[in-house]
Amino acid sequence: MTVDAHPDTEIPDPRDFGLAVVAEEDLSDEALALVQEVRALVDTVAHTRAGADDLAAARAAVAEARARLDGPRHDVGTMVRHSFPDGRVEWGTLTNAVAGPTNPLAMPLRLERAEDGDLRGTTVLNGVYQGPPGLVHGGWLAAVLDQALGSAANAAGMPGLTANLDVNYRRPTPLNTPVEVSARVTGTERRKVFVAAEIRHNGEVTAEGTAIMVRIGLPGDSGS
Ligand SMILES: CCCCC/C=C\C/C=C\C/C=C\C/C=C\CCCC(=O)SCCNC(=O)CCNC(=O)[C@H](O)C(C)(C)COP(=O)(O)OP(=O)(O)OC[C@H]1O[C@@H](n2cnc3c(N)ncnc32)[C@H](O)[C@@H]1OP(=O)(O)O
Repeated sequence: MTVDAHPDTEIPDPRDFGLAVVAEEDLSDEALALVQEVRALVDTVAHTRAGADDLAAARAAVAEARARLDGPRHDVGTMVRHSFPDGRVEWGTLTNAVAGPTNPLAMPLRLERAEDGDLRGTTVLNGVYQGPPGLVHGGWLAAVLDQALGSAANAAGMPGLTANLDVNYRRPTPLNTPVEVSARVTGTERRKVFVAAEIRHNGEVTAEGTAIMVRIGLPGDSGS
């Protein structure tokens, strides 16, 4: 098994798969502010103890907002292009459940390459992601790890699909507080990309995962 972050084939371009692409810098401030407001709204709705009058008024206001937005939509599968100053580009799904910039359900998770080569980022999982009292649901932790693992392969120029995901929960992960996420490629073997990731709270690992990502073949590739 080799550890090689340099792909030996061209990086897949979503347009070659017939997918629409939007540039991250073209997402409007208004759209991003709305996403943030709705994210906060979901947490508020989940926890409110408001009375019937306020609940009814809020429902009407939300219904009106939804009707106002019920027009043209991005196609499912639309990708968002992130351009780096050095000319490198990366793609992600616009409404990705963990990192999609327009998805109010996404935490969101933003990962950047650190000096040691790992992807690192900080996120906060609010009460919407609750499992045991006050703690993050294990399924959502797996989702955060899966995203970080996929992003590590993607950032190394080897985007793929998760074939196998192995998660260990070491300590309870608290809600509503920053947690650090890190991920890296640990090896490659043919189309398989081996990746590892951790979630830490106050420097202590609360959950860790490894995965095998199988690289996406280019249209027309032999797949080897
Ligand atoms: C879709 C095209 C989009 C194009 C977009 C362009 C750019 C993309 C940019 C960014 C997007 C990327 C990342 C985003 C970040 C994170 C997202 C989170 C990740 C996910 O949320 S992702 C959803 C869940 N995921 C699935 O929905 C996969 C369902 N599944 C399959 O689609 C197939 O199952 C597949 C493709 C995995 C393999 O199928 P296949 O036919 O292509 O390949 P094959 O079976 O030949 O396996 C090849 C080698 O992998 C080994 N292998 C296979 N399976 C294994 C297993 N389970 N355990 C251990 N080893 C395994 C074999 O043993 C062989 O190994 P060997 O080389 O040694 O023989």
